[in-house]
Amino acid sequence: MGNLLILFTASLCLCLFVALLYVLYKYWWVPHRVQFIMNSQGIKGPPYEFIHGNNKEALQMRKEASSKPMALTHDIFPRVMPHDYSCIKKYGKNFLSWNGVRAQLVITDPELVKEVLKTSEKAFSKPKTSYFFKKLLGDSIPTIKSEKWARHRKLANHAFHGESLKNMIPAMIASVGTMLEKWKDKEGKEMEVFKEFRLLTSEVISRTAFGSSYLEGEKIFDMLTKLTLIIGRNFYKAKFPVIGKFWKSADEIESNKLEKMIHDSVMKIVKQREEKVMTGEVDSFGHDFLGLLVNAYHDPDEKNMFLIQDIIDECKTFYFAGQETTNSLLAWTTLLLAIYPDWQDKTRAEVIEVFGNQNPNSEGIAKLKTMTMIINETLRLYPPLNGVVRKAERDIQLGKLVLPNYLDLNIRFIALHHDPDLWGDDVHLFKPERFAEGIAKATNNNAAAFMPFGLGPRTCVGMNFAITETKIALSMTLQRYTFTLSPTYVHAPLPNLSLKPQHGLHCLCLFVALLYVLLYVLYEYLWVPHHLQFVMNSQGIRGPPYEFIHGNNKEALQMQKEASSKPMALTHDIFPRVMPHDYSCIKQYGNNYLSWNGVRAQLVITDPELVKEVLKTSEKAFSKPKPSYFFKKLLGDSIPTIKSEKSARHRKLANHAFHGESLKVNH
Ligand code: HEM
Repeated sequence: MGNLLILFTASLCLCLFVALLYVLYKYWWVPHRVQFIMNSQGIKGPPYEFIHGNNKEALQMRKEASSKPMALTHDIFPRVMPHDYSCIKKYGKNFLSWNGVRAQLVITDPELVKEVLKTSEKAFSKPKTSYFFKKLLGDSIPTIKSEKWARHRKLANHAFHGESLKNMIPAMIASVGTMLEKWKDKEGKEMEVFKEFRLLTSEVISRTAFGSSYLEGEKIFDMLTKLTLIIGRNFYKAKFPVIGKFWKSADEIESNKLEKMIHDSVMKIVKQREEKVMTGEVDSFGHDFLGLLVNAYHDPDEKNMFLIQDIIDECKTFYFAGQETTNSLLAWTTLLLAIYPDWQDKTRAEVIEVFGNQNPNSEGIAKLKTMTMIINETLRLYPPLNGVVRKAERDIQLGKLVLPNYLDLNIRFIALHHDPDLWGDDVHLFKPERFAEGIAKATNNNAAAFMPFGLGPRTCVGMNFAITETKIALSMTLQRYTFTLSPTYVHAPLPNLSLKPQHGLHCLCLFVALLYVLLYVLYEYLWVPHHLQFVMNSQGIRGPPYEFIHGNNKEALQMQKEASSKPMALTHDIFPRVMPHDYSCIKQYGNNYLSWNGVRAQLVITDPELVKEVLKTSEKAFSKPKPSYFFKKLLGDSIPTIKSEKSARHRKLANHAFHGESLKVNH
């Protein structure tokens, strides 16, 4: 048992030591190496801070920027990403930044952006999804790679393009119709359009992709929204690797719960679809996105078959991606039309010209030129996604740079969309006319200047869907209403971010404290006893071997129990019965031997010469040991336990009380 404990503790100690080395390697050596490699190629940036990277600084800047009210300007980059904005000003278009321990080459040079996004994913792939994003998207199109991605992407392309998209138009019109019907009660009143469009976009994706109403997917949307809030809160939080495996934050626990609940809710919708076929209510799984997924689940060809988890993850992703992004586009477009009534009038005139008072149709949607310009300018100024991330898969060349494979590549659309070098001095003005002759002309054929839906093979699969939905919603709304800006309008500050201390530092302190305790225990309970044992043994003093923590206590207790359990003859030979362990040790090891009361080494002395020497020598050499916990309770600091001058004083008093005249008087 003792050996097992030693082995266990030694292994634990070794593991902790390896973990410490790993942490130092990952959190100190690698970041400094990457920093050195990039700096030596002329890429500078704010210095790496242990564990936090630049997160604390970025969070603080964001908090400050978003706490101030904002004038009605479209120059939003310094407000939305103040840290990146100030780094570009200080270090240039491409700089090295740190999200915790993750090195990020932030790229806003259009040539490098194109090279990254258009190169095969074997060179610049999607990075591993962070803990919370994984809960949101699982293994779905935005996160998977290679052959699996190609298969899933093919299915999604089929569901959201061409004829399938055309077939979705009636459902989109019906959803907008429902929203406008409700607006009738609110005519003339002020309305929060972002909220209204949240319901609309949820309803549209539910109906078109999943053949259900918003109400059926309501729980899923609520849970996805909660997850996105958690992601926002944790965006700048560093995660400590070793401790993080064993200790979960409240947000991690909550996100696990949400993930499970979303899984169950989506599963229910999938099962309902399957049951309709099983019961003969319908004869196929359907041709919408969910139908194609369920079909793929039942595909007899293993190569094409989707697993149930694939379906769940794709559904989650499309519920999320199909709603949040288009919601943002619709809300910003409406706001801009309210700010610029001339453009609103022009767009309305176009809608009336194309559709009259009729509902939109696919041919007409393609003819809405002014509306397309408005949407593009909105996407330029207010891209629903600020950027995308890739990862250098290996040490690789990018332009003139050689990138180490630890590097994430952050491409900030928002910086490119607001770059005066690409758009001119009027970059921050709302000027839809830029797009009058199409995107290629507006961007001077520079694809990286405008890419709200991404670039290269990973471009947004829902782009046409989102644009069609936006055009239908705007057309039907403009046919009926005029938007004006609320007089109380100010740009709402971003949700306040709390500056909680980073978990990483707590974890490191905890880790160091644990290591310290472990080393202390090993020293006190392993090293010291064995060293003492060696010292005494080498002088001929033997004794029962020390057992980790217990010493000889278990053995001594056992012997005492056995001895006292037997009836005793009327003999005065009580030593073997009263102290059987000591008795047997003397027999085995001689008059003086080494014994262990737990971790306390005890030289048991029965050699009369040594006994005299110990007891007669000044207490400066052989003093009373510290009383044990329970003896301390019994005796406190009294004559048997105190020493030196205090002991002398107390003893004098007691002597006086129990000797000489006092003793006689008491008689
Ligand atoms: C205005 C609306 C939207 C914007 C601005 C937008 C933006 C983007 C961007 C920038 C990407 C590229 C990500 C990357 O390169 O890593 C992307 C990918 C994606 N989007 Fe959208 N999106 C929108 C609407 C939608 C909708 C409505 C859907 C679903 C119906 C959708 C589904 C996806 C999916 C599945 C991907 C991953 C594509 C892949 O990795 O192959 N998006 N989106």
